[in-house]
Amino acid sequence: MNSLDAFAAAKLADLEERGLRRTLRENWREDGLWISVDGQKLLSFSCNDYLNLTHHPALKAAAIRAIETYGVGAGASRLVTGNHPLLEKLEARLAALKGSEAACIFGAGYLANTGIIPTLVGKDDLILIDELAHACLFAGTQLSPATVRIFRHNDIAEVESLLATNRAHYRHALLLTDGVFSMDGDLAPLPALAEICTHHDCWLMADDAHGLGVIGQGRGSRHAFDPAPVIPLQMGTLSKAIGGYGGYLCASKPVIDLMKTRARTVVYSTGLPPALAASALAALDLIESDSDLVKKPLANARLFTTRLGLSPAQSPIVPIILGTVEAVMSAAQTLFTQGFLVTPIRPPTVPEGTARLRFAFTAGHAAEDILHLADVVAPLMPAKAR
Ligand SMILES: Cc1ncc(COP(=O)(O)O)c(C=O)c1O
Repeated sequence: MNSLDAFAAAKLADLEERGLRRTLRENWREDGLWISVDGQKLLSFSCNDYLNLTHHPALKAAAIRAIETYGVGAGASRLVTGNHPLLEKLEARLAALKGSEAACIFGAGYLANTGIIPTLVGKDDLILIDELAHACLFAGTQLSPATVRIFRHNDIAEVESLLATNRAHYRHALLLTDGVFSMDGDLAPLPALAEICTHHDCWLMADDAHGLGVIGQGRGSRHAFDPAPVIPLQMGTLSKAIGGYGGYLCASKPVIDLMKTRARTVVYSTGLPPALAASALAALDLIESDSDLVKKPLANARLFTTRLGLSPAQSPIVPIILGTVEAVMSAAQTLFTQGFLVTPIRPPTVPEGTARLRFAFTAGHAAEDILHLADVVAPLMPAKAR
């Protein structure tokens, strides 16, 4: 075996031994709720399609119309020939919804975070990041030569102390957090973070991938608080409640203009296909006009947490931590045999010893299915969680 293949094989063998090798399973969805896996049709509690918009007729029609008219791909970077007018229309809509001056669309949420962070901070700067922040926020920090300090999850006192001790030694400071934490479902303490950041002249960036469309009347996690705190850098994705694909940053005009000329993932990556901008606009029409739809994912998550006697869900995401990889794999298999898809979440996606079932509730889940799911889950839970 050559050295390249030997390297890959040894890595795979190690992952296999620790129960951490991941493999792709073919699956497909013909509506926003059900999924076919290995020939079996399952009710999915693993899709981030919170409003079931991936298959909504209005989104499909908008995307099909755009493809018929403008083609499939954007053809080049936005700075070359890939800046379709639908992108700018979508930017204006997102900025208005998020209450910011301007917005910039990226090819994906991952590309947004890996583009934004190194555009804003460099060698003489400081980054503070929540230990449970999404992997692509960490990936963005790795692309910047800034000093990185990781703080304990949602620990305001540690943030305050890190800034009080370190801020003066750096030119600029940037604090990175999820708005809704993707594997834990809890909210960041945004008002307190905003206050501390303002006090220390630290730029606050919240990744609201899981907040848009489902929290704060659909406007995102900032609007779960009254008054809504000021967050100068509001990032998110079009791939979850918006039902499509693509990422965005909402911020002031100078910050957005800077992204459009300097963010490497804007400059050197192909623009978002026009059809995805068209479907996102159709999704925003629904989110802005149907307040009942927007409330449902969280209400459904709360039905589940109430049934299981857990603390009330703060978002459509509910984790049940089982600890070991073996426990979570076996629980997911039990759910599979009962007709539910709940993908087990293992390290390194979550910290060692916190392997979990992650439930994602959507607007379309029926109450009776949620209650049935809870009854199947109850005996799988560790005694202390019950
Ligand atoms: C919190 C968070 N940020 C960013 C991303 C990346 O977004 P995208 O899937 O659009 O690349 C995800 C999704 O996986 C996420 O959960």
